[in-house]
Amino acid sequence: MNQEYNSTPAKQGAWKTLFFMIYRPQKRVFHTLIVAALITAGVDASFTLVTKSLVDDIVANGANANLIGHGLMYGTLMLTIIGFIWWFIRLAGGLSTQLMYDLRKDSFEHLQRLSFRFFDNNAVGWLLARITSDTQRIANVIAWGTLDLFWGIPYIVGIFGVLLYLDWQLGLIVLGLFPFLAGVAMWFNIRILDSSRKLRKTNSRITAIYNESISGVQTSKVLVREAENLREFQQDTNKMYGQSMYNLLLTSAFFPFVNVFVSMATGAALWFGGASVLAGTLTLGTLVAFMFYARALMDPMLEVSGKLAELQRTTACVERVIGLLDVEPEIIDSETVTRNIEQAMAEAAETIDGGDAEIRDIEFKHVSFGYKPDEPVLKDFNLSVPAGSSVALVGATGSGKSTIVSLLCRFYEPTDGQILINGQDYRERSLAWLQSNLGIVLQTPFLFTGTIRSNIRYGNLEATDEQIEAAAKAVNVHDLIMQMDKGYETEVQEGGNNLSTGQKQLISFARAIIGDPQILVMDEATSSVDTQTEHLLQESLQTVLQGRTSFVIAHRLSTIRSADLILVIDGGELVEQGTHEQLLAQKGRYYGLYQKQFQTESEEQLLHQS
Ligand SMILES: Nc1ncnc2c1ncn2[C@@H]1O[C@H](COP(=O)(O)OP(=O)(O)OP(=O)(O)O)[C@@H](O)[C@H]1O
Repeated sequence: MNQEYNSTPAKQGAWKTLFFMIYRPQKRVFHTLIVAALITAGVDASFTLVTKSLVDDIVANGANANLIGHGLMYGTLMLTIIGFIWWFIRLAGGLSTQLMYDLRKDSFEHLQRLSFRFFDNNAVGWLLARITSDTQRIANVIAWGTLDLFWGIPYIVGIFGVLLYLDWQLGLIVLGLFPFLAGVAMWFNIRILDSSRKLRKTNSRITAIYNESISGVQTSKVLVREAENLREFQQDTNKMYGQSMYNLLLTSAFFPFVNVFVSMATGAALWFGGASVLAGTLTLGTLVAFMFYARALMDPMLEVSGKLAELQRTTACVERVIGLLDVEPEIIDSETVTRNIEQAMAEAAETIDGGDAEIRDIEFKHVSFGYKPDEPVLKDFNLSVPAGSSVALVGATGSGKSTIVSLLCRFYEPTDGQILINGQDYRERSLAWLQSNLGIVLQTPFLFTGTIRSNIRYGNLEATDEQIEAAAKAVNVHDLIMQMDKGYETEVQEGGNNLSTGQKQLISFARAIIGDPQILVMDEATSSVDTQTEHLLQESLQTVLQGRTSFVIAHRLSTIRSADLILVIDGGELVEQGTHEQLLAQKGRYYGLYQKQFQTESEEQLLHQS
């Protein structure tokens, strides 16, 4: 479904959906902003009428003209417009920030609920761009667009009306030029926006090349790719230069073009209006008003055409964000579970106090699964694991070991068959219940920015400092932490980059067991862990796995040998199962694997011991 979503072209009505989503909670701000924009447009347009009235007054009354009265009117208009401009900028700025916050929060919350399959099909960079730049652009366009359109359009219409009212013939001559101006402005705006978009795209590519070259500097050097990287980089920078020049050409040509039209309109007013003044059919004040208005039309025309072009160009962003918010999470609590709130609450309580929620047996019953519909990974997979057993999964790379534990963790659900926990299909219980009973350690563990203490606490937000230290001791990482400058208060950098993989794995091990999970899933780290850490991990595994049902994707002979049950997986099938001794005696697949893969390790161990 997500693949479809990724490739789905424009979704109809995305603007409408977005509008209703954001309009309701911000209704009052929108209305106030519109009123502020309308009043500003009215006040803006009135300045010229005061000028007209003053000129006519001076022509008619000479030295007796009411200068003070006109001055006061002008001052009042000036103060009003200053106040309103300040007010609407605050309103639009606030609205834009609020909309951006709301959209980002909604998208982020929604992303958190989506299933693994969605993330399989959508690149991280793509998702980040939706949550950051698309939402920012939408919020800006809506807030400032509302302001500009509700100021600009009434202003233009108002001026048109006033000019036609003052002298409809001259009005038609002057205004006749403006449709051309609007057309030209739209043409330029669309092209400027398109060229800016292309420029941004190239710029992102260049940033990605920088990023890849810096983070992959070692690999680049080893593969002697520096010259190739530089060539790619130069290609893109040359392209960017061309695009920048084109963008500059359009922007620089835009204003002179617009000015030509406006000057023509002013000239037409002067030419035809001047003749009428000389003929006595038009007052001097009206002529002045025409000339002012012709020039004053430029700003709103530019703003309105700019905003309309921007709205049109933002449609793709709106469709992407709405598309993202429309994706339904695949793995959610079943209707029966959600309907039965009491059951869900009781289950949540079970996980907190332990209660009688003991997880006993785990059973895979005729389970089939594939990441893609036409590429099955598991076919009619059957497995029965008694409570408290330690299970080691072994098999060639790509045989399906991780898939089995992902299904157990309900990251994915079987496409066929059932996974039973304590004899009950796990889909009949809440996700919260399963997750609170699961502890997971990945081969490449992820730590969050924050202290080591807070990272361990993620496994149980209620844990006391003593419990955190006890968990660290249980997995043999306490001493390692204490050797660090700030101990448990040591800051973990983004992604845990200041810690070794072994340290990260031990910390995430402590995080996994602090919630006292009844099922522990672990993907053993291999080459990235030094001998000392490996030893620490081994020791802790023995104690921590006791009394829990554990699934370890095992790479070390010691883990495999001590497991209660070894599962040999091949091509998504369980080809052998039993203890180390039983499987060796069978002289089957495991025996072969042992000979090829583990014999050396076994000899090394013996050598070590002697
Ligand atoms: N997210 C995914 N999307 C599509 N196919 C996947 C995905 N994850 C795994 N696969 C495919 O499923 C099959 C089983 O993969 P799995 O990761 O379960 O194997 P594994 O035994 O754990 O391998 P390894 O020991 O290398 O981790 C492989 O063919 C793999 O390409």
